[in-house]
Amino acid sequence: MTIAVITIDGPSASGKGTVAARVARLLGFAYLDSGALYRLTALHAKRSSVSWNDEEAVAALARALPAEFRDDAVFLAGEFVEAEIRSEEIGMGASAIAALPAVRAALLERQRAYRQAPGLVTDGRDMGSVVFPDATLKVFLTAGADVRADRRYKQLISKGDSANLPRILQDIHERDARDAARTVAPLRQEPDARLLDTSDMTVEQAVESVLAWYREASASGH
Ligand SMILES: Nc1ncnc2c1ncn2[C@@H]1O[C@H](COP(=O)(O)OP(=O)(O)O)[C@@H](O)[C@H]1O
Ligand SMILES: Nc1ccn([C@H]2C[C@H](O)[C@@H](COP(=O)(O)OP(=O)(O)O)O2)c(=O)n1
Repeated sequence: MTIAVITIDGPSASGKGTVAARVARLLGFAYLDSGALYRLTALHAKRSSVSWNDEEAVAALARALPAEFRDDAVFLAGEFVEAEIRSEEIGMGASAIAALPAVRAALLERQRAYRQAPGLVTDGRDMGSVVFPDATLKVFLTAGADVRADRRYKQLISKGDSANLPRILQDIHERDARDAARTVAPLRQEPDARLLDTSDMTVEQAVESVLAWYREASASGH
């Protein structure tokens, strides 16, 4: 029997990570935040003075990325870097290096290795289309750009960070455009992914929808 995988792809700040982590906890599955791998690679490049445009050099860093997920937090070479990788600057860097095919190839097998019994919930941009094409359930989770900017703004403020709403909205538009326009693994709803627009939903309602779809998909023998 293949190991269950639920993929949750979608645009920035739609709530993918929040929903994916809760679904994973409720099902007792592992959780992979694939965006964190791209963010860690961007941070690693910045710290190593490697340009985000230098495809071969960034791919080499990605292949040997000293990344670790521990207790819901992210470490780079043993250093706690959760706050650094969540900045909008590193988000833009992650989006830039994610457009480089050699970087995506370098991270592919590392992502697949997270598929372990009893199951995996993962979020990103291409988890259903490229990394786990045979996933049990594929969700495309989205929300309007204004709603997403507002969510990211509140998230940053609640962590005590400074945040500028118009700037966040502009970043979201830029990142959406770049993630959707790239030639490798562009962000889009695949025909076999179920659409979950959370613009008018609470986190609990979004989580319930995913769980109900997962029960349906499991019952149909996928
Ligand atoms: N209905 C909802 N579904 C998911 N997240 C929501 C919802 N409403 C508000 N949020 C909030 O949106 C913020 C961004 O969510 P996050 O999981 O970081 O998004 P993403 O992983 O897509 O970038 C979080 O603070 C989350 O609690
Ligand atoms: N599977 C993935 C995950 C992220 N990326 C890229 C594209 C995104 O702009 C960056 C950051 O992803 P992340 O999911 O952390 O970003 P958000 O939290 O949605 O703002 O990485 C990707 O190309 N493929």
